[in-house]
Amino acid sequence: MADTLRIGLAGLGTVGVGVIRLLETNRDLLTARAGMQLKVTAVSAQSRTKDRGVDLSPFAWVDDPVALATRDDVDVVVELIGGSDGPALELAKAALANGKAVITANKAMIAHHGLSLATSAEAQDVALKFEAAVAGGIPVIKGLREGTSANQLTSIYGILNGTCNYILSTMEDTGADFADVLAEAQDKGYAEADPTFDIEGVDAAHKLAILAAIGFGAELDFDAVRVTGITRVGAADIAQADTLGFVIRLIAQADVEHTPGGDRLLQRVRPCLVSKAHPLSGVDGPTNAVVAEGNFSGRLLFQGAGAGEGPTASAVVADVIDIARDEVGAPFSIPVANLSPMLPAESGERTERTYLRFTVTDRPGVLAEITAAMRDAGVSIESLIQKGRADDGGGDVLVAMVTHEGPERCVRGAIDLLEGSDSLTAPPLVLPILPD
Ligand SMILES: NC(=O)C1=CN([C@@H]2O[C@H](COP(=O)(O)OP(=O)(O)OC[C@H]3O[C@@H](n4cnc5c(N)ncnc54)[C@H](OP(=O)(O)O)[C@@H]3O)[C@@H](O)[C@H]2O)C=CC1
Ligand SMILES: N[C@@H](CCO)C(=O)O
Repeated sequence: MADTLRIGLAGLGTVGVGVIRLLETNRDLLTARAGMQLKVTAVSAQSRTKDRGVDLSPFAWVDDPVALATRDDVDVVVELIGGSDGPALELAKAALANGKAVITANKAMIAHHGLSLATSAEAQDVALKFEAAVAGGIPVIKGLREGTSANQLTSIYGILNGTCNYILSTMEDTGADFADVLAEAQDKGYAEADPTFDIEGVDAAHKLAILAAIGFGAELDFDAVRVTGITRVGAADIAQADTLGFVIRLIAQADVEHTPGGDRLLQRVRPCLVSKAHPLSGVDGPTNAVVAEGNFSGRLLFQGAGAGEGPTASAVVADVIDIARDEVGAPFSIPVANLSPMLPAESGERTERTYLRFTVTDRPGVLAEITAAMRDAGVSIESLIQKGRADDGGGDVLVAMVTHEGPERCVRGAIDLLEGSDSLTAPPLVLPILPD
């Protein structure tokens, strides 16, 4: 066996620099654990001259990252550029085609192209590893591939986007504005290059689709994830939720439904009200948490830093150690050819409690109109709060309500009945309440 694993590193941003620092800081213990030295030999980024706070002089510089795939001094390619397509994908494909192992933190690329990349990796009998792509420093992919592999999982859910969690929990703690807190999350290196991926829920959807494939043995199906981001959650909703005993968190959830026609998969990312008694309510800042329910293990909770330089580098280098130890395995736990195609499940008959917020004109009869729509659609109201009556009357007010548990289709029916009503001055906000 070689005494050195030679790494070609593409991308020297938040995570790439973290990998260089970790390899340097923990060098001796990594050598002991990997059974060989882990050494970066060549690097690539856009700017050769940018000061990155680390010494790049020991490494060969490569202008075109795809060239790392064919270098003789590279055994494993670590892709930390980002983006579902473009140079990241070209590099991953070329490296696998050349029989080199690939490690990536790129959930967008894995969510869109994971099955074809895994097929190439399996054909070449080389590793494709992406622990850092989901939940930053939490070893949740390892947890599902290895730790829960003896179980039939019924549900996987949790907080998968550090930026959204940082925004929601900071707004809750400080009352700060959405835009200011997003800028802070960007400064701290949590957000994606395009932060709309974070706040619109797309990043969490990428991660959920990956976890569902690994946890349920399902063919990865990112397009089937139903996604709602956090951009419509306002300070007033956070305050109302607090009054009612809840916090608001962006929850990604995947469940398998066993039907006579075969298993179906429901994958959703939605802001939810989470009871202050629920373990996920205490997950603050860029922390992520994933709950997996197994038929023998019961409920498991994985929690830790979901973004940032150190935690993400930790997950990337753990994958490097696995490769040094020759722990390859199928990227999605079972070979791609054996993953089950699962149709998307319907959600209409599923029951849940719901929080609804209406922004309405302050005039007689408006509340009666809303409650009549609820009655006609078969929605039972548990509690109702009206806030912010304008001093002179006639302005907008917020009406917030929580429903009793009932079918999702009934709430949708009530919203449809109110469609076009001139009493509503903004589209209603509908947030499910996460069951305990
Ligand atoms: N930041 C985080 O907390 C986490 C990030 N990830 C994922 O890790 C990956 C990297 O993220 P992050 O480090 O934050 O991203 P950054 O934007 O900080 O870094 C991206 C790096 O890629 C380089 N790059 C961009 N385009 C090219 C190109 N065409 N050719 C060569 N290099 C290029 C950039 O070069 P230059 O610096 O010269 O501009 C930069 O060094 C992404 O897939 C992201 O989703 C996953 C988990 C957590
Ligand atoms: N932008 C991502 C980085 C970690 O994947 C997040 O905020 O969670």
